Amino acid sequence: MSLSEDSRYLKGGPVAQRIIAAVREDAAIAKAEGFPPKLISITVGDTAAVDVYVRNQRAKAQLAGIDFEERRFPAAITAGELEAAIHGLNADPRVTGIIIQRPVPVHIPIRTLQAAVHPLKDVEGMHPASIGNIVYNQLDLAPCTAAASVELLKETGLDLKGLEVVIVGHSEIVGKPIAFLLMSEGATVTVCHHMTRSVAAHARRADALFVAVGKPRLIKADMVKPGAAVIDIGINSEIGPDGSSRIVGDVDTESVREVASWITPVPGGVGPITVAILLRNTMVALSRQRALYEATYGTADRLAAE
Ligand SMILES: Nc1nc(=O)c2c([nH]1)NC[C@@H]1CN(c3ccc(C(=O)N[C@@H](CCC(=O)O)C(=O)O)cc3)C=[N+]21
Repeated sequence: MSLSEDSRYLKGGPVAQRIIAAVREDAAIAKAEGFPPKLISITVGDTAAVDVYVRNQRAKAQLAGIDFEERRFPAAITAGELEAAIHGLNADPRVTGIIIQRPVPVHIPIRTLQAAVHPLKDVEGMHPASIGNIVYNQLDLAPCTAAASVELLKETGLDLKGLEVVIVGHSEIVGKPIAFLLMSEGATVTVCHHMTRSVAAHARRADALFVAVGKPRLIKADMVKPGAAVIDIGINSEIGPDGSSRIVGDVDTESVREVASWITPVPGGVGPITVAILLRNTMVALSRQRALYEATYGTADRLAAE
């Protein structure tokens, strides 16, 4: 059996397709009702690190029937100018969602930008108010990569209640939100990070192991409990033996697949679902905006105004 056909491989493609098909239906209805969804991507400075992500966003948005527009800003822009641009997008009724691609240049405080996005347009779920909702178990608009990782775990059919989960990496955009999402689902969650004394000792206890640190092959077979599900969120660019560059995750897939019951490939695992969730979040944002709009003006008034 070839590696890619191995049933242990938890692939993201089918899950992403399912989500995108549902988004496509939603988007068509919204459009027919006069609310076409539109997603704006903001990149600042050197975009090499996000090019793949943005390219996939554009392609999948088109597939789903969501308008997609890229705004590229030069690295020399000030935080104030960017905030002003974001406020303009907040005020534009044609714009449904805004995603600020990371990283941004060091002189731009990313948190200030995220807080500038109106919570109703925050399709990444990174505004403090959005993150707060996760703590309150309101999970329908969560940070995309975190939500995608949890979707993949659910594909295993494992019962999340009481599941021993270990997350390696505590970033605000991935590790921390995964911890909150899984706590809401009833899992017992341990979060490891760069000050953890023995990542291996924790990892070996996990029924489900999430890894998001950006270190190729950090997780080896002897750090994984036999039968565990391993969700690899790392995206690292590596020069292969033949000199060509390729993407690898944070897990030593070849050895870990011998002990794990499920393992997510990179590429082809979490990545495609991340894009699908971003589009789904755009539809969630749109429905919240519509609810507010209709509560304020009423449907009839809107139609009359057109
Ligand atoms: N604000 C922000 N949020 C992010 O979530 C974020 C970000 N900034 N900056 C960059 C990283 C990276 N990232 C990826 C998501 C999907 C793929 C993806 O679709 N990957 C395909 C690759 C397919 C191909 O190579 O074409 C796969 O894994 O199969 C890649 C990378 C999100 N990130």
